[in-house]
Amino acid sequence: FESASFNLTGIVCRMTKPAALVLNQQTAQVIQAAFRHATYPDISGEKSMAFLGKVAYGLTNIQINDLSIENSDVDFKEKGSIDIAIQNVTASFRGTLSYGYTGAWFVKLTHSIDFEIDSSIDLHINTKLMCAKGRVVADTSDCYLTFYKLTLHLQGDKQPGWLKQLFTDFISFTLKFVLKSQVCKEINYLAQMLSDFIQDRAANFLQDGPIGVDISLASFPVIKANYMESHHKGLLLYKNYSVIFNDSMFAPSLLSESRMLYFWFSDHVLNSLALAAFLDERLVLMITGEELREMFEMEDTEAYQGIVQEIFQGTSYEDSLAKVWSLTPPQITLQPEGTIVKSSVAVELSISSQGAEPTVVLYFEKEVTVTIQTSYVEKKLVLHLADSVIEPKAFKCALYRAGDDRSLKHFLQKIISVAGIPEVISRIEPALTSLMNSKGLNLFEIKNPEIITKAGYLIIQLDFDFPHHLLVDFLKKTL
Ligand SMILES: CCc1cc(Oc2ccnc(N(Cc3cccc(OC(F)(F)C(F)F)c3)C[C@@H](O)C(F)(F)F)n2)ccc1Cl
Repeated sequence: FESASFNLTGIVCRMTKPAALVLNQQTAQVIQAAFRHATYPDISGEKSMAFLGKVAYGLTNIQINDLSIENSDVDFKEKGSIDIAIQNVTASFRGTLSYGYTGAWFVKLTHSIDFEIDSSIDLHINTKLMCAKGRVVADTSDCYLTFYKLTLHLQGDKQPGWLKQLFTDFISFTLKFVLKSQVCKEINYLAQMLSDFIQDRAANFLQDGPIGVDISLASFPVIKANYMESHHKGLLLYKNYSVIFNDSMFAPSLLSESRMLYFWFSDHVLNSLALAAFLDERLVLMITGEELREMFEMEDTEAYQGIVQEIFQGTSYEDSLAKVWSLTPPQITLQPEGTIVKSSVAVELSISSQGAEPTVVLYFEKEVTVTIQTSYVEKKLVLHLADSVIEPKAFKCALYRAGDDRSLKHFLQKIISVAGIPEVISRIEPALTSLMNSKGLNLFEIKNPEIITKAGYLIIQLDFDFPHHLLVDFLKKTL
């Protein structure tokens, strides 16, 4: 990884202990899936017994029959592991036990009977978060089972006593080994699928068409006593553009530990997304004549009706159309007051009378700087305009009036701040909300999300209820 001084972290995700406890409610489901999905290979062997000569035996067609899990605990260890303890897994297995004497006279007497094995097990999985190819990898190799009970029940009751003995002191040893290796292998497989699933969902979450965010890891995941966190590059993925920044100012102290989930974003990330939106020609807005009428007829613009009539040269609104677009990529800076977006914007008003070619009657450019406060209420993104500054730039007008007409300038200033900017914001809000909902955000039970802006970065902190669909999706996909 890059040396500590040159860290490339654009996004940090922190999951605290309370979040792990909520996710832990699903551990039982995942462990049950592991036991059920594991395959139990046949066990065979032979043992020379006193007086009986060699006895061969085999446990075949071992299936899990019944399974229950009492509870599980999760704990973050400073040494860097997530210790999951699952108490009192009671599992019963069924299968066929066949055994025979291969005595001196080579007569193979073989019997096979159905058996059932009752077990009660404690499971410990000390998961480490590793990093491989820039992705979080869950290493669950430190996985062990403690058997509190392992009893064999044989079909019928006319079985030789020595068989029980053989099972107790030998077969059970092999069985424990097989169960441990199969269950832990299955858990490792599920852990890997779960972390792949999360990364893929996360990458998809931060992707829209050709625009994406590289969430590969910028450094190893960190596990402390009360949280675990991942550091992601957050670099822009857009065609062959690469936006590099190297002065990320993340520090663990920037995030607290009271909420379940934290996402820290450097303003570089927002800036590069704004650049991509500009390059992808998304920062263009058409305003129809009808919408213009509403904007022009707002109470504050009453006084300018004369000018409005002149601009529209008496044609009706329907035949007019305004086009608003960014001339340069918006510059986004994050401050405690909010998200400050500075962009030079062009506005072109055209009129087409009686189906003739539209003619541009008005064109002007403005340097617009807005301060936006963002919130997420009732599964909708809300952008609140806290402040706006409008600096005139170019100006062209087809009217006979000279361009320096004071009242026209004043009118434009007014119409932009009273109606223009709110109109643009009222289009961006639903667009972003529907983008996030298309990624399934509205399916998450998010509680009291807070979006906090500070100098140079943004923090989203929230609590959540477990998104059941996520686990069901995951298990359906995986098993
Ligand atoms: C969408 C959230 C997000 C995930 C990122 O990528 C990863 C990759 C691997 N693990 C994580 N973790 C964070 C996280 C938190 C909550 C949900 C989540 O998954 C998902 F909701 F996105 C997906 F399931 F849909 C991922 C976990 C990592 O922080 C930890 F905790 F393991 F260290 N994030 C990077 C940025 C962003 Cl904004």
